[in-house]
Amino acid sequence: MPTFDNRFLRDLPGDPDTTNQLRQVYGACWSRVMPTSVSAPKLLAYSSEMLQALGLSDEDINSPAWVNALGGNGLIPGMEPYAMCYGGHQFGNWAGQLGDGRAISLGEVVNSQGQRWELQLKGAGVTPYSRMADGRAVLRSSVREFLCSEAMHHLGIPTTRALSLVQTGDVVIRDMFYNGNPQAEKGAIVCRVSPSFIRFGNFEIFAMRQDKQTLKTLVDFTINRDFPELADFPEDERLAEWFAIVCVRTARLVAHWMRVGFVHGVMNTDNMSILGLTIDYGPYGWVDNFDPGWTPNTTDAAGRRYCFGRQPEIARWNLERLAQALYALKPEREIYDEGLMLFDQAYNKEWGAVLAAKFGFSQWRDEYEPLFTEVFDLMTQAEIDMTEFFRKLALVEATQPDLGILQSASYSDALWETFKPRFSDWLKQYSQATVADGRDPIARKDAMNRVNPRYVLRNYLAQQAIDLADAGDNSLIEELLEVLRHPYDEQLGKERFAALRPDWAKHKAGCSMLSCSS
Ligand SMILES: Nc1ncnc2c1ncn2[C@@H]1O[C@H](COP(=O)(O)OP(=O)(O)OP(=O)(O)O)[C@@H](O)[C@H]1O
Ligand SMILES: [Mg+2]
Repeated sequence: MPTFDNRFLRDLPGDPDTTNQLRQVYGACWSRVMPTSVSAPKLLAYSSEMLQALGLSDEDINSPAWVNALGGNGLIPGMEPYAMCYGGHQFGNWAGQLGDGRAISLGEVVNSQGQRWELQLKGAGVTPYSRMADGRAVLRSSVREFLCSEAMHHLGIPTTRALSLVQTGDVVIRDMFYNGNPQAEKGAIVCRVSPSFIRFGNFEIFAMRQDKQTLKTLVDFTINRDFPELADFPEDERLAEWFAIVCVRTARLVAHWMRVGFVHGVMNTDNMSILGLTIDYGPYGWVDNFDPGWTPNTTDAAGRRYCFGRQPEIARWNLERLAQALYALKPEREIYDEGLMLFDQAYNKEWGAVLAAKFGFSQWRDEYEPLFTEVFDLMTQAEIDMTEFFRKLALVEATQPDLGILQSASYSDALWETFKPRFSDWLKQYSQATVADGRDPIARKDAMNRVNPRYVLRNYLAQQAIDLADAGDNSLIEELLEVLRHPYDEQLGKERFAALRPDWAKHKAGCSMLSCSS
């Protein structure tokens, strides 16, 4: 049995009210709340890596006690469920108190290596923070969260993890596109796992309410528990150093997203992890044809605030909101300006390194910049699949460049023909630069294939897994989980999972359009 050590609950002020009623919660970081029980919890899938990290066996997780706990029907000794109080800026505006409206933390497991893993159910019923909603999650969004959490981890991208996917046996009513067509869908619960689920919004809420004391307590707690590297830092420099670390981690996170073509979709400050992890797999998506303006989130279709190309800028905007919240504790502008400058520097450095690596160069050189600008413009206009393009680019022999190799990344023969002359010029210049870089061709190809994934959770693949799961067949969830364990390796017989988005998926709900309704 895992050992629980529930520090968030123990060390931080809590809500004295233990009823499960909607309310504004003041001066407290959490409210106790029990998951609402479900009719028939059934374990659909789980991550063996997380199982191991938590010191659990296959037998444990399949036992009635664990299946019940992961479905919200019971507790394992040591679990003390609670919902967190947080606020957030949504689509650029302060939204007030939000909080875990359907997430319920069960407690913090400390494993045999001393690692701390908080377990949190998503979709486990209403909490004091549920506002107008039902506290539940549907199967489609839970499959997406479960698979993508683990896929991101295997891509080497900081993320919250997923232990399990449980079907509840109950239905959930959702109007998927908010167009007056509510449907009954299957309910599900993901058990997420993370060293910490603290978000920017956890700090913002206390700053906005001018509750400096709780803000200070939460900051000290976060630094103590989640940033042990700051333990020996002089007291009066800790806040500045901590903010700087958060800025740099956030910059690295977003550079990774841009590297693999991941679009978060709802980068509200309540969806920004203080640890720089990807959190909240809602209407996220993977770029198929390269397009900086693309967003999977239909709710954001008009403004495109959270589109692919704007993610770095939005991350910085969110850090500014965090700075604003921390200002109350240390009203010295310079420390926040310094942190934000470090964000810019870290992002530029990371992104430069990412670009050089994606294109197979041994290092960043300023002279490459026009090459990158030109090809991204071409990829956008000619509708070129991002993932396929970079895998095929690795096959181009710089001494004998063959444009034909890249054609498999094209979505449109007509556009390919139109842009062929420009692509051809580009490839010549790129090949010359590659030759000049002087890298060994095999080393170049291997290095490219370590940063350019072959397999990502393409939107249509996730949708196929969902459609099957909805019909009671979990085989594709299992198969995707397995393929996405080794996203950079060619896997014999698994080519279909690297295939470009088929035509049928171009405008299908769930494949190219997702809403926040989940
Ligand atoms: N079905 C629901 N019932 C209750 N609250 C909800 C529901 N869906 C979203 N919320 C709440 O609305 C706010 C914003 O929602 P958002 O879509 O960012 O989060 P989420 O998908 O529920 O979860 P998380 O950020 O924990 O992954 C959060 O406070 C969230 O808890
Ligand atoms: Mg959220």
